[in-house]
Amino acid sequence: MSPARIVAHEVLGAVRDDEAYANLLLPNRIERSKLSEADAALATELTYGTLRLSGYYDAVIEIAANRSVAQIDPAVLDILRLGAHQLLATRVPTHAAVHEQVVIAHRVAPQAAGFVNAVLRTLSRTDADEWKTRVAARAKTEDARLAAVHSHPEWIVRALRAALDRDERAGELEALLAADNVSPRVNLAVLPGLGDETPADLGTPNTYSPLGFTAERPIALVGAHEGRVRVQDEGSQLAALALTRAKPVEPGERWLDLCAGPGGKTAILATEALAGDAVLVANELVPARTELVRRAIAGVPLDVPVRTGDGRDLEIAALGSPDGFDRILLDAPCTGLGALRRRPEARWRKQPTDVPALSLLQGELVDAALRALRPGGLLGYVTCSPHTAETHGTIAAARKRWGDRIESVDTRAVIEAVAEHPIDVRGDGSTVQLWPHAHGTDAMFIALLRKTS
Ligand SMILES: C[S@@+](CC[C@H](N)C(=O)[O-])C[C@H]1O[C@@H](n2cnc3c(N)ncnc32)[C@H](O)[C@@H]1O
Repeated sequence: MSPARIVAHEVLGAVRDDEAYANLLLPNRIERSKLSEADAALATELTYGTLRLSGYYDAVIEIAANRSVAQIDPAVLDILRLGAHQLLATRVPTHAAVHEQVVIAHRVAPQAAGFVNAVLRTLSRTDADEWKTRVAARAKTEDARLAAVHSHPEWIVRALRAALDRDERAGELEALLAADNVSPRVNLAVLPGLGDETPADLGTPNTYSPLGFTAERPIALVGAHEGRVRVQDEGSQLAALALTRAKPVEPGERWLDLCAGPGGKTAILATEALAGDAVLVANELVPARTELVRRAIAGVPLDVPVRTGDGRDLEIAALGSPDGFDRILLDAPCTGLGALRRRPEARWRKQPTDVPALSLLQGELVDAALRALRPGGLLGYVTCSPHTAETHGTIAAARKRWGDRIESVDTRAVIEAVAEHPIDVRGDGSTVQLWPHAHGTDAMFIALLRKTS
């Protein structure tokens, strides 16, 4: 019995039935089952790969089983999906993939073991390219084809297409969808000013972020550098630096991180505030996440009050800034459609109906942030979603409400100045959209706004 496959199957079940997050549950199960390093790697590949590609595997299974997946018991379907992943996307030998999944079927659904054996054998008789062709042939529209072959819900395909079109990147949709299906390398940031190490001293520097790098043993490095080195996407680093480096910092400036949890960007703001003699306050709605913010900045020798509360009900006097803040980061709650490669089950859990409620919340948070800014102050509006309702839509609506009391800052020029190498950013420059397939980052959206009066 393969312990890695059992762990993967259990995690798939918990993701399905208990709304568990694979990236939180899997490490815990790996530890509890005392998996070897090799088995841990296999369990991770099987869990993440199967979750990401389950839409595609379901199409393959429907053809191979000649029945709708809705007619297959969910626990059995997970066994088949795990088998499909091994057969179509890994180097696991065919006999081992089929045999091990049948063993799991005997354990969790003995009545279905023959069915699992038959479906996986059928599946194994056709190669991966031919399966792609067969699945594509079933689709009635281009969006349905892209959704099936690249394993994304169709509404997300449409949203990403619209976002790419808006960013002058029509024609890049397949590349983006494919990038969402690849596990990102663990990316690190070294907090500036806390030690002498540079990214080049510690690993391979990122292309754009002056703080970012990759390394052979990233987690060991994080442990060895006591808070100075963290795991952080390069796009998130750029988003934080866009606000702190948009113009020189005047000593005594007051900064606010409005939606700070879990605190990755707060840590960068804190070190930049320390270097520029600015003051930083952080706010987060969810108490448990407030605690994560406190932990994230524990290694930075700056006193950063962290408030728990709704960012829409700010009392700026109570936050120590009766005249308002000079810079506010609004890293807004969003659908996260820009980080799908990182959260394997997220694409299946999000619903198109989530978008209107989030854009409403984003608009209310933008208004609260603008009210809390002093005239001349800067707002950095950031999402890890490229959905146009959450990006350009939110900004355009704020412009309507605020008229000439706000103006755009040339965000592209700021990002170009921050980036270590030339960066291909499209659009009119007032906003920046990063992309996994083009920049190797999450699809972060960044808009800098100045409050004029
Ligand atoms: C995208 S995350 C921020 C990520 C963070 N900046 C970082 O880099 O680690 C958005 C955060 O906003 C919080 N949030 C949601 N609604 C909020 C509200 N009304 N006021 C303040 N924070 C809120 C969420 O709990 C979440 O922690």
